[in-house]
Amino acid sequence: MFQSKTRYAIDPATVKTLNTQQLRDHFHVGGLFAQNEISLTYSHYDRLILGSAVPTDAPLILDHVPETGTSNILDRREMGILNIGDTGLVRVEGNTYEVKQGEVLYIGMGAGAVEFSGLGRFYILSAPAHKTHPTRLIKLTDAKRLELGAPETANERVILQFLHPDVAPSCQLVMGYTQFSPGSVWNSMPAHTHDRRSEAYMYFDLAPEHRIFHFMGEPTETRHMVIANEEAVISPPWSIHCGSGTGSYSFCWAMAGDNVDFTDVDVVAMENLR
Ligand SMILES: O=C[C@H](O)[C@@H](O)CC(=O)C(=O)O
Ligand SMILES: [Zn+2]
Repeated sequence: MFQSKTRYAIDPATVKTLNTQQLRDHFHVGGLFAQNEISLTYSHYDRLILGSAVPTDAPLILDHVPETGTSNILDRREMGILNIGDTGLVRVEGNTYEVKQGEVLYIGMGAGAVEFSGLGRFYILSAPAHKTHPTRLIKLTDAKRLELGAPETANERVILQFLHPDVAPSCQLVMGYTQFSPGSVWNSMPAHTHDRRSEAYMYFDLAPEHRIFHFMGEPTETRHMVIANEEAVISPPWSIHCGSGTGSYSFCWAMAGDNVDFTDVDVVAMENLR
């Protein structure tokens, strides 16, 4: 089964006026990782697509997506796929890649249909592209590690960068995931914005009874959404994006926009948050 939906971009002045459900309708992405289904959300923020593919008995094929207006989704786009399940297979351009848990497959523009099979639970990201970078499986040992935070501030974590200029070049997509030390629950605090790039977070490895309090909004107009395991949030470029869990978790982050400089962030001073 295939399903896709569109999320439009709205401005910060409108976001201030939304109630909880309206905020979720715009920025929370649930229903991911349904069995035997490819589910995509096409966001108008930097035209970032996020979604999932969970094959069961038969392979799932990702090919034409009405929202892109091209015959194949990758005609003018690139893709990053993170497997959060057991070992799965991705077949593209006649090659089959064995993608283990925690590995990322980059697929370059123009690669054509993508076939998912095996035991993978695939998280899919895609952004518009202007040239073809080689399709490549990026293993955990290839990722760049960035250790941040401290136990005293409950934010000791390692940021693993997979689609990053120093690891695997891409046109727009910058992507990886963050894992925490035991007892640390705060991501991306102190908070930041990057008005030049949009971002999406997908929270995983969270026990079913636990929740993430994800914070968004302009720094002086913050809002929160309560997020369960394997759910995602779209972060507009002008918004902070940080969160705290009632239990341990990991999250995949991905950005698209004007540059691929991970360090190009505007940190928000704590005293300016409201
Ligand atoms: O712009 C960078 C993104 O928000 C994330 O990479 C932040 C993150 O993974 C973290 O602080 O844990
Ligand atoms: Zn960010």
